[in-house]
Amino acid sequence: MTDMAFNYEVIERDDWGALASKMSASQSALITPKALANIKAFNDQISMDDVLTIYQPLVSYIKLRYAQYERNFAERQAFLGRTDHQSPFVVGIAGSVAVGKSTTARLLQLMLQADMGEASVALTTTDGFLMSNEQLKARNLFDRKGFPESYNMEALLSFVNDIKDGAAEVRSPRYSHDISDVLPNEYDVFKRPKIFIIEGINTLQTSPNSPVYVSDFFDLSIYVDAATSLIEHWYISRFDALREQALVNNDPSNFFWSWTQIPLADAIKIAKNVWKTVNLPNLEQYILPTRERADLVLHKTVGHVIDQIWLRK
Ligand SMILES: Nc1ncnc2c1ncn2[C@@H]1O[C@H](COP(=O)(O)OP(=O)(O)OP(=O)(O)O)[C@@H](O)[C@H]1O
Ligand SMILES: CC(C)(CO)[C@@H](O)C(=O)NCCC(=O)O
Repeated sequence: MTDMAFNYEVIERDDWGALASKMSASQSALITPKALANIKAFNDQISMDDVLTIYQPLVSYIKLRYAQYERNFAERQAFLGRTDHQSPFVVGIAGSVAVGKSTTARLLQLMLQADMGEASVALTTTDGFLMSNEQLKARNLFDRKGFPESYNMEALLSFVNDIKDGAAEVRSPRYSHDISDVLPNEYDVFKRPKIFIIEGINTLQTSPNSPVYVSDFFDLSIYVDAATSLIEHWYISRFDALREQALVNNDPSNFFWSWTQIPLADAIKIAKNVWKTVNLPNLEQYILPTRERADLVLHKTVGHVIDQIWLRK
């Protein structure tokens, strides 16, 4: 038992993986050849062993929680004598910059879509609720990008409130890692999916001027966790890969283009400094302290391999 896992049941990888074989066909998550092909096309670094051992039982667990949610909703409607639409089942995913939140979220979306249909499972990130680089600079907050004060929390809270309100249509502002900024006047539009996944570093954080938290709107919350030294390594590897891609694409409008104009060693040195002065303090001061609020923790080790699942008791 890990010392830090207070109030959690810690399930080791092999025990979690063994759950898949014990499930009935209706409980188990469907992994079609098409879903596998989609996963590989999305990120060929993902280990298929993790897909089967970790993600298949995880998707089954989400399906189970969703079925409970549906029953609960129907009973409540019957009690109140109402026939409104069921609002989406909201899954929040939190964790450090570069720990793999968006990869996990996209994987869960692809696997749930294979089971429930494409339109049923939506995904968005809270990155779009960051203030634009221009707004951050005007407020002298550019070096605090990703910290709580760099987000428009009011807009994020209003967005999750609209989802839970069962709004016929909601939209979230888009963020581009290519330009490292919010895309002005660009939105993703969602029309009442059954499951809504929201990933972001701040999904389990409190909001300074609001009595409610974003996580009050979650039906299930997941924290992606790993040792800090590993996350730094993943951050630098991703930086290196994105710099390489900008070089190959020869695209000066790409945010990473400027890093191709200086020697690799110098670029890596700067990225390490951004990690040390921005993302690491953010992790230690504001993100990691929210871990214990999650219903489920995916604990990763070397190579993104998930070695433990922590389930809230
Ligand atoms: N399961 C995995 N297997 C292999 N590589 C992975 C896995 N998950 C994430 N990665 C890699 O780790 C890096 C960080 O992942 P990702 O971009 O998903 O992180 P993130 O937490 O969403 O980051 P940010 O908060 O900055 O958006 C990427 O290079 C990604 O390809
Ligand atoms: C957009 C966020 C805040 C979160 O995904 C992050 O990727 C980021 O840009 N952090 C700021 C420091 C940096 O450039 O890494």
